[in-house]
Amino acid sequence: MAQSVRYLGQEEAQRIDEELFSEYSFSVDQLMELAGLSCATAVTKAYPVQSLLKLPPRVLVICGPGNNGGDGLVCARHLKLFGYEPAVLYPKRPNKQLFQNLTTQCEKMEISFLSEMPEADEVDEVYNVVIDAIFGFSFKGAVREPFATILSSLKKISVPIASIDIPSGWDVENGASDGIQPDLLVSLTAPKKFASHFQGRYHYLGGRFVPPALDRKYGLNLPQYPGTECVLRLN
Ligand SMILES: NC(=O)C1=CN([C@@H]2O[C@H](COP(=O)(O)OP(=O)(O)OC[C@H]3O[C@@H](n4cnc5c(N)ncnc54)[C@H](OP(=O)(O)O)[C@@H]3O)[C@@H](O)[C@H]2O)[C@@H](O)CC1
Ligand SMILES: [K+]
Repeated sequence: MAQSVRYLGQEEAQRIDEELFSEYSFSVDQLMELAGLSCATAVTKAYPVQSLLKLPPRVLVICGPGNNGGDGLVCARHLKLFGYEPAVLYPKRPNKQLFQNLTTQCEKMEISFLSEMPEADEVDEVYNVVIDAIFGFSFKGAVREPFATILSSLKKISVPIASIDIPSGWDVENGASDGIQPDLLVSLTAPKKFASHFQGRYHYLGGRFVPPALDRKYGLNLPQYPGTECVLRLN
């Protein structure tokens, strides 16, 4: 029987990420584009635009200050191309060309940017899904503002949350029993250890860019993606 995909510790996930850039010569933009595309694809599979009850098919995308937030911006752009109406909340924007470019691309795609987090009941009224692109595998410690307030709002909403790579605020290895409870998780490259605590309906693997030698070196046991798919449903 094939061994199942291995769940990674925090430092190991960061090491693999660094190796992809150093040893394997990928650029951040390249991997972020594939990561964000995977997330948008998983969202379309779990919540097809035709199945949404609230029209227009609005989706709220909340982006954090690191690369997880960058994945969120890419995801928003692809969701727009797939027929959704994303609105982005991007409260802490790093002063780096990459993120400025991704922001401009979203603006040029006529994606709106919100100036503040809507109230929980407004989120439930207006949006079909919330994309959580706040923190990824570099999250550590107690959540700082403005994200603490945003995450406590996300605990009150009833629309489904789709988390990119990690449910934001969860410990990357131990999870968080009192944290947000996403309905969809897209694990990028490989799931992290917290994923054994994930109880949502959909767990997808995305980020179909891992060279075979890296898979072997870290014993990832990545499953075969079907055909040309950029995501694979794990459960
Ligand atoms: N190989 C792959 O699979 C690929 C992975 N990719 C993606 O990259 C993600 C990892 O990105 P990353 O390393 O930039 O870190 P990430 O987690 O987004 O955020 C760090 C930021 O959060 C902040 N922050 C931290 N703790 C905090 C706290 N307690 N409270 C408040 N803020 C806190 C910290 O801020 P600072 O400490 O600077 O204030 C820093 O700016 C990964 O999960 C995946 O989504 C793809 O893009 C490409 C291929
Ligand atoms: K996240």
